[in-house]
Amino acid sequence: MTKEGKPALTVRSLSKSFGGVKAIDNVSLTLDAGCSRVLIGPNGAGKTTLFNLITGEIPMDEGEIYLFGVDISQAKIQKRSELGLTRTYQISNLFKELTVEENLYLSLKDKQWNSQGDFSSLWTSWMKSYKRVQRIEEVLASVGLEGKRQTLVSSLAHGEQRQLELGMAISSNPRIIFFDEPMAGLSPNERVFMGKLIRKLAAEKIILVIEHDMDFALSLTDDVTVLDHGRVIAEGRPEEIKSNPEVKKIYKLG
Ligand SMILES: Nc1ncnc2c1ncn2[C@@H]1O[C@H](COP(=O)(O)OP(=O)(O)OP(=O)(O)O)[C@@H](O)[C@H]1O
Repeated sequence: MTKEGKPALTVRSLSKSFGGVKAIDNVSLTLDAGCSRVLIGPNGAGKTTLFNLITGEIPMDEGEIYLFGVDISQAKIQKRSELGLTRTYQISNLFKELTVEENLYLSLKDKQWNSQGDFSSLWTSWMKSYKRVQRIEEVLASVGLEGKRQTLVSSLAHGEQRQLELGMAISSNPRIIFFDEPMAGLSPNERVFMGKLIRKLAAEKIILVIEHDMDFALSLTDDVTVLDHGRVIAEGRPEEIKSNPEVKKIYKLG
């Protein structure tokens, strides 16, 4: 529960079809404050669709979604992010020909960015700019990219690009972060580093992670949800999930 006494996220009886395919079928899910969760399931199970529905990138057919007690079922993406929800993507959303700093700068949203020209607004604008630079430095340090401020994103290693994506996701100081396959395409060393970053974040924020690597997924949190064919087929602690007959069948576990 949050300070307000409400779960951080409540999803109730959510459904979404694409043509004849029921991608999400009557899914319910709760995320309490301080409790992160991992979402696993085979290809096409509906994991990314569930993320897209909660973040508001696609409209739901049926169901209800509450963020910190606020009904966001029909809310725009912007409203959901103002309430503290952010996400990373499977496919990179970085501007490769810009520097690390420029990418972060763009991710720090500020609607009052343009100054009106008088002294007080120039001062306000300067202060905002100063704070933004400070924030950029904090974020770079927290994702292990100190010293890379001026580097072009195209010159970063793949793992560093994923670290930057994580930095962009946390730059606005969100309360809930969704990670869509954060380990995809990383080398063994990069995986170790990313694992540490995500575990550290899980101690500070509420996180929901889609992950294909079963061992890593189950090492991340104590709460696991398994999706298959758009439905929740199992929910519980890692050891319960590993011994669940349906999960064992899907993952061909001995
Ligand atoms: N925009 C779309 N149009 C049509 N069908 C879609 C669309 N998005 C997803 N689907 C279908 O919905 C189902 C769930 O897809 P989704 O991408 O959510 O699964 P997933 O669990 O994230 O899979 P993966 O692990 O491969 O990323 C699949 O059958 C997929 O083909």
